[in-house]
Amino acid sequence: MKQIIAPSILSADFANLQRDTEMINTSEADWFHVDVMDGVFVPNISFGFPVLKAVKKYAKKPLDVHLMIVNPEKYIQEFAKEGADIITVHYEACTHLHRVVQIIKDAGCKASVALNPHTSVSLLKDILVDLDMVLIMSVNPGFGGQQFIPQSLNKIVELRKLANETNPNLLIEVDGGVSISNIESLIKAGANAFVAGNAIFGASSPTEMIASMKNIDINSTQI
Ligand SMILES: O=C(CO)[C@H](O)[C@H](O)COP(=O)(O)O
Repeated sequence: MKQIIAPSILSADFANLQRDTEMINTSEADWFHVDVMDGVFVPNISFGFPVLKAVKKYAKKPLDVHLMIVNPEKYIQEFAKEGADIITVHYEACTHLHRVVQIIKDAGCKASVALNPHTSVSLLKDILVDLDMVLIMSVNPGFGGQQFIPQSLNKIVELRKLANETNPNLLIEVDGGVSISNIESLIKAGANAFVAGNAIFGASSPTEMIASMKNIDINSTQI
């Protein structure tokens, strides 16, 4: 299976959101990545239900909704109702993570958990079997355009090993500082889904950048 590419609409032009949504529709991208920030869990506020609803109206691909918010369980049903297909909550924001994961599944969405750069993947061992995806934050969450934290690579390797034991179909998504220069090493480490904001929306041709990321074949490159 080729890697999943999820352009982050946080880096889109909000004054031309319909245009950027159509760009993603016609590109080789697989999902829309939608970053919801509350100004409490992260030091930034992005957008909420009205923007999600607007994107859903035109999006022809699944919406991968990343909740960087406290008390995510309060809003999961509403996000599902407004069109989320995959919902990611943060390990660091959930006291009763197992319960929150069940709420996501009961709402009809794929369930995913994100780990901040300082959070060990080993903490997910007992819940991995219940998850569709784990999102490895490779920057501190809150802003697009930051530099990839190199230690994230070891976390991907460790998580893939752990997943092979209990949930071999687990998707491992990487978010933050992903670009055409590091995606190959991330695939080799075991990740198979990639969020990219700046690398795509800052490219001279976003569709060509998406195609380049999508079509990297690690078997045809020298190790
Ligand atoms: O979750 C995020 C920020 O918290 C963004 O999705 C992420 O940073 C993507 O942006 P970029 O590819 O420009 O780093």
